[in-house]
Amino acid sequence: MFHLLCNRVSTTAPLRPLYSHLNRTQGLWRQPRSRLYTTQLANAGNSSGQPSNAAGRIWGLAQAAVRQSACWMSKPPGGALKFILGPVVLTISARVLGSVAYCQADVNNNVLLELQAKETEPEFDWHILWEFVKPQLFALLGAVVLAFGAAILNIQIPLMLGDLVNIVARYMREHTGNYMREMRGPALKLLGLYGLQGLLTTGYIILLSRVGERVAADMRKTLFQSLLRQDVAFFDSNKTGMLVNRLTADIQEFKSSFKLVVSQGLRSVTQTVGCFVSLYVISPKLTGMTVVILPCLVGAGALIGSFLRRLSRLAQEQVSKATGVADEAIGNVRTVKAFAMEEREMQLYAWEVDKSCEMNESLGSGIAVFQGMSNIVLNCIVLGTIFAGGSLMAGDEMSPGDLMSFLVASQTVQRSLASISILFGQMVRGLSSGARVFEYLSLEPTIPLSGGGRIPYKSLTGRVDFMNITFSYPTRPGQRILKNFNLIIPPCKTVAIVGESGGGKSTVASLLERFYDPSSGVIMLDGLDIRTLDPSWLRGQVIGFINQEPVLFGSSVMENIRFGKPEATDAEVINAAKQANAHRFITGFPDGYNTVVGERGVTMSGGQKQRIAIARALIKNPSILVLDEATSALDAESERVVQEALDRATTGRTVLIIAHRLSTIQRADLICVMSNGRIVEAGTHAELLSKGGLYADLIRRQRSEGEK
Ligand SMILES: Nc1ncnc2c1ncn2[C@@H]1O[C@H](COP(=O)(O)OP(=O)(O)OP(=O)(O)O)[C@@H](O)[C@H]1O
Repeated sequence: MFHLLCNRVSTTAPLRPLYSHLNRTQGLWRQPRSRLYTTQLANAGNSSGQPSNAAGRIWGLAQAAVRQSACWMSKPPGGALKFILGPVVLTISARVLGSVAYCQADVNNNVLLELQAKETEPEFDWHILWEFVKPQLFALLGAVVLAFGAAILNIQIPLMLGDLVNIVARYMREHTGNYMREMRGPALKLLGLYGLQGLLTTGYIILLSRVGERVAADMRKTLFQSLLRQDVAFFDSNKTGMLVNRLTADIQEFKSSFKLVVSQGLRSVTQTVGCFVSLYVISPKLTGMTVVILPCLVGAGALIGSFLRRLSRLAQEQVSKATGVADEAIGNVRTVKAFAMEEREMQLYAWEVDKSCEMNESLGSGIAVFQGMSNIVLNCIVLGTIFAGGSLMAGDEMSPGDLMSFLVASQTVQRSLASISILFGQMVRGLSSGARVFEYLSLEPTIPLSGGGRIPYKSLTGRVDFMNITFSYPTRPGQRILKNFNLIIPPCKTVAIVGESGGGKSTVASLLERFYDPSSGVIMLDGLDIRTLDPSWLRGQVIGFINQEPVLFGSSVMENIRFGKPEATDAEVINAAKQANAHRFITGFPDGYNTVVGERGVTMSGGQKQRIAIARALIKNPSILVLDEATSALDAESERVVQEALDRATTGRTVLIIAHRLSTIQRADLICVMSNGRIVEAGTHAELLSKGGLYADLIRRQRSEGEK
């Protein structure tokens, strides 16, 4: 049995190719199911006994890693990739984007049978935190110094209070001297101490809150940038709600913990140590008693506190559940209304809210009992200290001032120890929130957003070649969508792809946009592999994309069209709207181009949204236009107007049309029929009709459906 161990696969050369492949197929490892689940790899062992594409690739890379493994057999595994090679089991420890993955091969050594993935918490990376804290280092150091100073002053307070009490006690005993004059000095000193401590506290809180806010703001900006840089495959396998939660709740939690731990942590530790020294100096005997009792009480308090925190977490989770129900119902209010499900949604929400109310009530009762008990215990400690201290005083081992100092200092120690135990829980929560945020900060997209790739100098003719493309979606690596797909789109010609639903037509468009990269094969643009081109330039300037359900942003019509070319003048926007047959209806609105379209364009009709989307695509004057069922959601009249706009838009451009309604593509220069991930027929409308094959069949079926 070999144990090939490495904790950080990304930094270990032999496993790097394996890691980057797993990274690319991350959806496979991170499906949102239970924490421990089994996924049968579709097609894992095919009929010929060969491993499937994805499984085989992981297998090959793992074997390559095994061959090079001799020099890095160390460190205990956090998890393992497990391969059974007949009698031999290979275990490769691999942290795969926060998941630990297990793969098994059968006894024939070459087929991956199943894959198990167990979600693990991502680890907190201190280096990343340092990068955020570095720009705020001076403010942070300032805060630390001030907080430390405030804590040191706090240690002085019990001692000075004791001095005052000693003066009072002496005066009461002897009734000699000038009471006011004796008191004035120490009282003023104490007042000064209070004032200075207040100033230091104000200073460190201001500095720390500035550091916390700036670190959190930087983290938010960087995380948002990092998320938007990710490729489409990433969003296929990560829920929007969860990602937004990282931007909001997780960063908020991290910020609060950071501020609390730095300020209170430092203060509490300094005060605990300082006050313990004071206690010992005042009375070693009493301190001995305290040392025995205090830890027991603080321990019991920490235990009950952790139980209450768990309850509080559960109650918070329940509140988020209720919010989730409300969020979904309000977000999909049209669907809820269309199915008359308002009552059911109300009940669902009421049920979740009642549950959270119950939990919060229990939590409230728990906190009340805890606080009541704490009060009793703390008062008993005071009583006990006075009791024991009094007997020491009777034996002249202690002065009244010492007893006072002891009481105040021991209370400070209790408070500090209690806050350390609470802070520890807070720190754990903060670290796990931070780790969840950092996890996505260091994630590199497989397809970079921009840079690296080049931008050709010459203007494009717009010829596109799909050469031998094979493709599976990263979330379903076992299902091959395109198989040896070949297609040439000549410059300034219109090519239409038709075929059965789910046959892979939209996938072809996604590959051209480079939302995904093919598993094998090349897509060429004017003879250049699109993987060598700058993706930002490709999507932003070369390809215009219009799909079935265009999504608009909740701003004005003008801004929505300008989204296609941010530097466009008003005249350019209006011109694009005219080309898209949108100018007339836009100027018909009371606010014209300043009309706000509502969230996701909800105040526009389907045809209007589509024409704004066409204007948005046309304003960048793309060489290639991709129309993915652009008119299929429209009624006949809207379709006529949109089609007219599209006919105008497509002139002089290379156009790829993906169509359901065959009536819209009959004038295309080439029509390709797709089945099972490849093109099975190609020709003009007339040629394909006369051939009497699949296309003729589709036309016949659509005509007969239209007549029904
Ligand atoms: N993001 C994705 N992740 C995983 N599988 C996907 C994804 N998008 C599409 N698929 C799958 O890929 C296959 C082809 O989908 P595609 O959308 O390309 O088909 P289509 O021919 O355009 O279908 P339709 O005509 O119904 O729009 C389908 O089986 C679909 O379930």
